[in-house]
Amino acid sequence: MNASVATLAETGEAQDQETRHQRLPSPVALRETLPLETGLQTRIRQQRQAVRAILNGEDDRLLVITGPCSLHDPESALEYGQRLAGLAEQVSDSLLLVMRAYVEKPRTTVGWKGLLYDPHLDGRHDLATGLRLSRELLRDLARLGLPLATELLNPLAASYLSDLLAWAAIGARTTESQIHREMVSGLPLPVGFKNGTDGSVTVARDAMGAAAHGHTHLGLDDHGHPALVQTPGNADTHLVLRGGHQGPNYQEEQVLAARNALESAGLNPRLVVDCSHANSGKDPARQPLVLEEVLRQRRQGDSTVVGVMLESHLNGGNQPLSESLRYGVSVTDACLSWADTEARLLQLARG
Ligand SMILES: O=C[C@H](O)[C@H](O)COP(=O)(O)O
Ligand SMILES: C=C(OP(=O)(O)O)C(=O)O
Repeated sequence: MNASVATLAETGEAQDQETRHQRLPSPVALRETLPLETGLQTRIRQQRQAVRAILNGEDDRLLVITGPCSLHDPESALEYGQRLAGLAEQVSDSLLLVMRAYVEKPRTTVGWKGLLYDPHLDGRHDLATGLRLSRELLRDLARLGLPLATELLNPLAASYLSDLLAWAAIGARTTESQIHREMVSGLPLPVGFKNGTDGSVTVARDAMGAAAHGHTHLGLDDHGHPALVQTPGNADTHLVLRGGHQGPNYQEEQVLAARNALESAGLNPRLVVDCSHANSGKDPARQPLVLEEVLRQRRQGDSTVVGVMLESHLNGGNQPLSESLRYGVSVTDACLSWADTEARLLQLARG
């Protein structure tokens, strides 16, 4: 018995505390409250197709997934979205801009878990409001005409949001999870598996192979009832290189090694490079350097990297959660400012 278990047992605390449950609306109920108009459903299907075309090498534009590390404030998220939607039109000949709209955050240990779980940012965990606010915000962003990207962290949360997405990520901490691979096998959208936090590309390669298969698994139906779920398999997955504990993994030889590993497993060799996280050492000033290297590889004719991810907000840097938050500044990882992001993307579009 380890020390903390012994302490809980000795004090009797473990026996006194009970796990509590509070009912939430089902995915169907929330979708009925916040429905998608037919025109928007059609547009999202087209956006998924546009992302697929890049990932399959049929469109040589660069896929750029950019936006805050996490959305914590609808007002600043919408302002970012409006600016990005304007820029997306200007650069659409060479770049497909997708907004990072992350409402769930995986944590290394503990920390704020995202708008969906704690929308008031105060530890009250008003999940009912978080689900509604997240769906409403993502729908408002989608109505700007932007394709949306998010990390799907809790498979139960995915059914509340997945109809709004053009692309989803499975994070470095969950790529190895069978539950996440099963979920992806049932999603009708392109999904990127991050390499593991230790830098392992193998877990993402295995995840792609597993998600391509149909699965039968235990889950919930859209009404929230326990269900035997049978999935068709998802052929539209790819690798996202995000660096690892040993450092970055976006250099030419690492991209080539990843490509070979994917090709020899019969999987899509085209991949996305996350310019943030362990590829930037979480220093936003390093994201443009990663972007530069990706461009260099593309300019010399290597078409392996077809997309990039940037963490970017209205204002640069980040801030701890407090009662007096600065507007448009990340409360999780540090971001590039909008001004820097816009300048880099315009430069990219000029070639
Ligand atoms: O993108 C955000 C973070 O890198 C990720 O959620 C882990 O954060 P943490 O290490 O601060 O918990
Ligand atoms: C947590 C994230 O990334 P990763 O899974 O690569 O750490 C993220 O993109 O927010």
